[in-house]
Amino acid sequence: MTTAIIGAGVMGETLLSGLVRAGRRVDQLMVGEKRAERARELEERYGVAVVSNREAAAKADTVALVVKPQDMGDVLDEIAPDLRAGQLVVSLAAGITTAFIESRVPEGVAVVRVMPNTPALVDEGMAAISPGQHCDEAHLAEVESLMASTGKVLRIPEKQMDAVTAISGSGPAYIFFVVESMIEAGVHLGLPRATATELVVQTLVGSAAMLRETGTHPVVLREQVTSPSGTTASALRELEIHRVRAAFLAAMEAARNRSRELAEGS
Ligand SMILES: NC(=O)C1=CN([C@@H]2O[C@H](COP(=O)(O)OP(=O)(O)OC[C@H]3O[C@@H](n4cnc5c(N)ncnc54)[C@H](O)[C@@H]3O)[C@@H](O)[C@H]2O)C=CC1
Ligand SMILES: O=C(O)[C@@H]1CCC=N1
Repeated sequence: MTTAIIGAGVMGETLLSGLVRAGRRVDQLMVGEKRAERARELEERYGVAVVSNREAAAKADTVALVVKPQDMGDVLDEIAPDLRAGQLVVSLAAGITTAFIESRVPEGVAVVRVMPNTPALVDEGMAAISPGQHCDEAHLAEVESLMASTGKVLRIPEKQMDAVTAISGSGPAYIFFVVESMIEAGVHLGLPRATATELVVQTLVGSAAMLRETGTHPVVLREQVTSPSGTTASALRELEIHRVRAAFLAAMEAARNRSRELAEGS
């Protein structure tokens, strides 16, 4: 089975590198990438063939589209003449619906929509997948195995995709923002930057491992840290005063709404 990746920016390379790490033969992979310099970089780094989008579409069994949502219409118009029934098109773009893609590809081409995230780079990705109209179990299983090479995969109804994009797709950025804020706070409190960074990163990794390994509700885990009249209670009161919980809700609503706008081409 040959897989083509069209659009090899941050997410395209994340997918490519994951497939290579998972043992996919490089001669069964190919890349379509508009920027010549970037194309050369990927050829050198992975030994992968960089071809035109049309050649990629014509030769691959599975075509993964990893361009910006605003570029999807043009790319689909370009490759549609080379696609044929029986092929699988996988879109990783935010907002773009399977119906939009199906309306631009030949009949009989199966479409699957995926929302991945960047921790896939370290095989800790979270990907959600939704089938299009002409997609069967074998197509979904193929995409599941494609994405499982870099982390967890969840099947979801497509109507949940905008919310998923807001939570796990964009999610790593919120976490990095929190980490960055805590490191800055540590420096403000007088810690050397390297010390603050080590403390915050390990605290994040340890907390994530507790969530995953114990399955305990985050409220219970938070209460275990919060001693009566202690330091944590003082800090949490400030987070509530500064409406951090409300800010997270508003932020994720904004991301969900932006995903809906991208579906409309803006
Ligand atoms: N970066 C992330 O964390 C995530 C990104 N995505 C989705 O992945 C897609 C790509 O996002 P990024 O990788 O962040 O963007 P990016 O800008 O890093 O990558 C896009 C790549 O597509 C290439 N490209 C543009 N037009 C092309 C064309 N006509 N033919 C071939 N290549 C073309 C660009 O040169 C660039 O290398 C977007 O649709 C985004 O919604 C989804 C989940 C997470
Ligand atoms: O910011 C974006 O639009 C993309 C989709 C989810 C994460 N990055």
